[in-house]
Amino acid sequence: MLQQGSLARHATRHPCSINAAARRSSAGTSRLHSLRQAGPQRQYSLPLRRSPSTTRTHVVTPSTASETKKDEIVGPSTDISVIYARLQRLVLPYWTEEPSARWRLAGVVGLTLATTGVSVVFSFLGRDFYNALSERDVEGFKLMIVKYLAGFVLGIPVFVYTDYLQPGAGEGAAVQCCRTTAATQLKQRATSRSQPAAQRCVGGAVRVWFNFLGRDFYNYLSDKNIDAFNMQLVKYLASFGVGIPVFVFKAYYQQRLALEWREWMTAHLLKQYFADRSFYQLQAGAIVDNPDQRIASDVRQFTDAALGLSLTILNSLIDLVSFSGILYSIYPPLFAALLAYSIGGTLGSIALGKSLVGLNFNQEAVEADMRYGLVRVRENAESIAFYGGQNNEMAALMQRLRAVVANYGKLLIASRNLDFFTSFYKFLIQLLPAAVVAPLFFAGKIEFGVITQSSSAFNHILNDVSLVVYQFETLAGFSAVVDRLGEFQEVVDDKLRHAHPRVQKQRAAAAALASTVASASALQSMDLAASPPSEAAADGQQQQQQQPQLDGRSLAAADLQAAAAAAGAAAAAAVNEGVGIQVVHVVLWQDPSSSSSSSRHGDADGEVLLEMDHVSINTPDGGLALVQDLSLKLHAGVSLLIMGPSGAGKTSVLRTLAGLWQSGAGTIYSYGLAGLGDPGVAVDGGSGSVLFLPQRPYMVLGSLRDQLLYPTWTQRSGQQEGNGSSNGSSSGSSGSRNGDAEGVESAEVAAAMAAPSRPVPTDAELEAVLAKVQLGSLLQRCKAAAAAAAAVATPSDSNPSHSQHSTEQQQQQRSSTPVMTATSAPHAALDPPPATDAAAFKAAAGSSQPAASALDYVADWSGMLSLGEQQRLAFARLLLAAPKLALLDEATSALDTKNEALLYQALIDSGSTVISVGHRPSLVAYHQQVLQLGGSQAGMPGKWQVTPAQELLATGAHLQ
Ligand SMILES: Nc1ncnc2c1ncn2[C@@H]1O[C@H](COP(=O)(O)OP(=O)(O)OP(=O)(O)O)[C@@H](O)[C@H]1O
Repeated sequence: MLQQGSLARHATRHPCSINAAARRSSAGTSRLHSLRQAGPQRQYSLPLRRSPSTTRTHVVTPSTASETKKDEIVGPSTDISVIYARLQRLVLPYWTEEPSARWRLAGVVGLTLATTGVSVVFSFLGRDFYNALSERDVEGFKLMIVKYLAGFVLGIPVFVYTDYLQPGAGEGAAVQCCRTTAATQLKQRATSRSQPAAQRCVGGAVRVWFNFLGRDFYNYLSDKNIDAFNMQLVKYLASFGVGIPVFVFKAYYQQRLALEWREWMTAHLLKQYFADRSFYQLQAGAIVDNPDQRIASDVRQFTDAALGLSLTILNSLIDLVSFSGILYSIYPPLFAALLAYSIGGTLGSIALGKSLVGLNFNQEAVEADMRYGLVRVRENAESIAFYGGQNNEMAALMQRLRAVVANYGKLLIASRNLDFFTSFYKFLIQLLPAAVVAPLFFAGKIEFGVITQSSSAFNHILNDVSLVVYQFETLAGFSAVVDRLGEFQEVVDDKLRHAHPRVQKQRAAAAALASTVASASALQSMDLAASPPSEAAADGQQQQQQQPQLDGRSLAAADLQAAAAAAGAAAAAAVNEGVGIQVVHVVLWQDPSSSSSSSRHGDADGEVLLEMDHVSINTPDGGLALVQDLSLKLHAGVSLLIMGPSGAGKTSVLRTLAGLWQSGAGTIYSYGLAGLGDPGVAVDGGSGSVLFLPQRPYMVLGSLRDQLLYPTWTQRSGQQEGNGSSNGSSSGSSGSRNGDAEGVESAEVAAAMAAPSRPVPTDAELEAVLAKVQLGSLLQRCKAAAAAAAAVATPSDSNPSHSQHSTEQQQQQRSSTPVMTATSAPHAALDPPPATDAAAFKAAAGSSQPAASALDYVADWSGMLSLGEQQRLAFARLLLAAPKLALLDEATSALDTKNEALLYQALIDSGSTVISVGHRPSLVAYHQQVLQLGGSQAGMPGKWQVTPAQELLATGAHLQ
């Protein structure tokens, strides 16, 4: 941009320099275009570097003044001159900058001209063919058949190659050729080509009716019977009047039905995708590619094609029944020829086109990868820009583009080869029936109209029995979509997922790891049992104690190995059966006579919330054993901090508590925490709820209010539905997550443990919580931005004086807003939102006036707020929800220690018990216990230790 600005100034002084430069380039127009559009970085090295503002300097030279004006228009426009200018900018670069493209274009234009020539040749061939037929000129007729066949051999490659080089064109040309042929041949119009759309689309009875109409029409024509012919014309027109609405409505209702089906199916898949947190399992295990694209794009293709194909099959069946009789009654050998021809055609197209199925499948996948790559750039624009990673992104996207192009290239070749076959197949149909029936006509046994009728009936039946030939590409695409959607449906189904090869592979690795860990652990525990107490050694009993014992029996080395192997096999079997870490919800007995509102489970140290009993955590792919044999109790009000080196498995402990990971062994007992193992169960903020705060908070799309209420109140209605259908959530006291009737049980557990839904917080409460997390100023920013947005969107904007006023007002509002000052975080500044935001804001506020509450301001929160602000907003969420247990994963990592202290204190005051993950020593002060994980980095994978926080603080050990 700097360079562009510099050049622009330079050019203003010396306009000729641009032209000179452009003349020097090999493709002058394109270079000039580049100068104006993209900046000249690639072509010029410029001595001056300007401030960014100079980049806005615009060059106006006499020759480019009008284009410059168009260039200034940014955004949607319906101005024809602007659209034309844009069209030029879009079209010209490729054709001017790529010399080979021009050659290829010349080739396609040549082929397109050739197709017209071929069409003209066919039209004359057709004329002579039917003339020879009607004049009963047998020799001439035979010669015409030979000429026709030679025409096909020469002409079809032209159509196919036009189609290959410019998809769609050849097909269009071929169709045009047939139409032209038909148009110039009065007699040939009697064939199926004469009434193609109507006859193929309307109902069976109408099609038969048209067939007979056509026969009489051409009979009267050839008999030169004017009155009867006119009458027939009228009948034809009347029939069109009735028939056309039939096929128009049929097309409309078919598409409508496909749309409704798509809506239902998408909703159904979405439900499965979110049930049992399948969306997470698919992502974490990389089980299938692009699930989002399968839901959004494949479903649409599936419903359209499934309905289209089934109706085509139905049509074909009706046609088959209707016209078989006609054809058979005309000439049975014609019927036999048709059957032989269609069976041969079907087999041929299957043989030639079978590779299309796989290629279509791949095409869907690579196209989806390409789209996903672009979406990722949009989502991570800032990070990529900071890294300066645009070249890497470009390279990665180019690689994806190459995959798209390479596969599509193969697809084009495969369909080109199939096209050769199907084109011959289709074109021969023009001759076959006439050629077979001609001997009867020459012998005077049938009238001319019967030839046209038989041709029409032949075409109908052939269309029906040649479905595979005609629709092969559609069928191949459809099979690919069925494959992708079917696979998706299997993996979102909790009961079928295990059969997927990728899941099985992961499970095998997990089983192997579990077996190794269990054997090692069995050996270790037996070693421990065998190791001598120090006093015993002192007493000289070492020799005796060294013999390992189990249940009082002495064990030989072989026994040890066998016991370890058995433990390993049991662990592997458990993994294979899908039994991993189990979350058991202990339903607490409520004493009816007790005045206490909730039942509790306690011991000498107070109320117990959860207990981890010999829990070992492995990564889902079986690659790592992160935690071994962890046992601990969490008491209410006794918060736990998990520390350890990076990669030790701290977050994995939270994942396990949230039920996202089950790979490993052991049991987690939950006493009154409905959300443990599945936080979704208690999203309505009941006292049994668990809320998780990740390091990068999830900002939902919507208003500031939506951010604060998520997920506790915003999903209440969905939650009830989810509880009923969720079969992967927590289960009853005796069951595990993996039990059979989990859906019902989880609903019961949720109902038993979660407190009644709390009322939605008022505006005052929401504002108070924002103030508590030091985000009070955000409200003011939202209010100012909302007012500015409303001003921008008012219709009186067309009044320049008003606009001027509005702009001043916005500036005033901005400057009066504290956060907009230079001293406050500039990255978080709220610019006046675009009109679309203003409209969204108005919609949210339900009024054309700025809303009384800035809470309804809608913005892209994750793009607008700094990470620290997002973390504070997430804490506000947490304070409102006041869950019984809060799981925080480095949730204050972007905050200064003052803000961190403030937020933790507010959380503790709200009564929540906390399990935090973090590296900062300052966190120890807000917790009572510290779980330290060894981690493989420290050479202690799986090892752990629980220490009272006081002890660490007293010794300062946490600072090391
Ligand atoms: N879905 C997954 N599949 C396989 N391995 C995983 C998966 N997610 C994480 N891991 C691995 O598990 C190990 C523990 O990850 P975890 O996120 O729990 O570490 P952590 O202690 O929280 O690290 P940090 O402090 O760096 O955030 C890491 O080695 C990580 O690579």
